[in-house]
Amino acid sequence: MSLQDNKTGQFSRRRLFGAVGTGAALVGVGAIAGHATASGAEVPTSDVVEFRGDHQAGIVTPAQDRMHFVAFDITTDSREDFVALLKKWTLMAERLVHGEETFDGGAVDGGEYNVPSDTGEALGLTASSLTLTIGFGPSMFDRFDLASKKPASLADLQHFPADNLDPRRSGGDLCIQACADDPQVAVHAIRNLARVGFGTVSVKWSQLGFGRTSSTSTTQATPRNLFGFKDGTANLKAEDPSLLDDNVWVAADDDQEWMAGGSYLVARRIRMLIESWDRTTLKEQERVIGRSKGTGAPLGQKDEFDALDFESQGPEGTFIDKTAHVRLASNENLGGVQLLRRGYNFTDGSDGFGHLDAGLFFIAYCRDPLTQFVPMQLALSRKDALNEYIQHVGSAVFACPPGVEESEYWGSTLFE
Ligand SMILES: C=CC1=C(C)c2cc3[nH]c(cc4nc(cc5[nH]c(cc1n2)c(C)c5CCC(=O)O)C(CCC(=O)O)=C4C)c(C)c3C=C
Ligand SMILES: [Fe+2]
Repeated sequence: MSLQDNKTGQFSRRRLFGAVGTGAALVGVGAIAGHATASGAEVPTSDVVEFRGDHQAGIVTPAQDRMHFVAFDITTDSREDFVALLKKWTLMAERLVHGEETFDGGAVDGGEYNVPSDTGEALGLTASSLTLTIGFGPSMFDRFDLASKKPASLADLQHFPADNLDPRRSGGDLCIQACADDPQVAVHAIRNLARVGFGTVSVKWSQLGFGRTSSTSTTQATPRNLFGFKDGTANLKAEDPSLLDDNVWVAADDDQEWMAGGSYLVARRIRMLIESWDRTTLKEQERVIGRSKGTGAPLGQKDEFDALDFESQGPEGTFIDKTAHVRLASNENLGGVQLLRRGYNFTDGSDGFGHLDAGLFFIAYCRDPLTQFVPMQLALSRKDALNEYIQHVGSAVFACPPGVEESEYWGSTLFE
């Protein structure tokens, strides 16, 4: 599926814009330019990212500005109940990404003596490029007779040097990543999916993110992370499908056939020691990263997208330090290993000691975490100059099944 195929028209929640049918009926309607609101205001076009396709949206589709990520534990022993929830979630997700309420009737039209079937805080908001992406954790395969379907690549991540993981922010039987250009749209989606999951799943942990920390398309400007550096310059991009086939999408003969067209999601909550960083000189900050803070260019080069040169000598040795982050994470250092980064900044107030609880919610998608994320993180955790300023405090890995075709549901290639 091309980027273009993922973008359809502007849809808005029924309450505001009048009668709109079910999600299924909306598929393929295409761009409806300049939809008018009840108040007569024009709303922007093309903020629907199509839900169905070969791959799940929210992986190589352009990274939105906001994220709400949730990990669930399964609380039922009934495979039937769990599959019923996946089917219900799929219908809801398709409606939500089209800017509709979760169910017909929704927040206020379901009868005053009934509990509303939508919580209502997204009434009047547009689809906002919402994407919803599901993933299954290693522990899910201990249930429902799924052991033989567990991919070899889906194992709990090993302990890395200097990890300080909080079990309350790690793992999970399954996850949903919601990304949107409006935070309320992302939160509304997760809230309603969690609400209908009551009795079948329960929230284990969740994370809000603001400000994407990578680009997944060459059409996007490179954003900055909370250390003030451009982040995502050398990321894999949607415009290079052969690199995505090599590094992001699982192939049919990789391991488990049900994962063909899917990908593995690695999530790491990385605390950034903002106060220490903010007392560090610009020269040291640039040495640590290996790029110029202003332009994003590799040290020793002029422009952001100039190639990294690890050999050229500056006045104090190689321009790019031997322990610089970009040197250690580069595919040249790792025998060609690459992955797709899709993380977000976070700030969760302060930690009780006067420090911001802030950082990077790192999300990577890859074809095999064991041969891509693990060697990369091992190289970084052993030597990266950045380690003085960061700490990994949460960790999880999930298998994201392929996209859903018509009449399929999230995970149907696994459960059918
Ligand atoms: C295991 C993978 C990675 C983790 C964890 C990680 C954390 C992390 N990164 C930054 C800031 C930057 N990273 C940059 C580049 C970069 N980072 C990774 C991987 C991880 N980063 C890769 C593969 C790359 C690209 C390397 C290359 O080939 O050039 C950059 C430079 C800009 C860019 O190319 O994106 C910055 C800045 C922080 C702050 C952080 C943890 C908090
Ligand atoms: Fe990085």
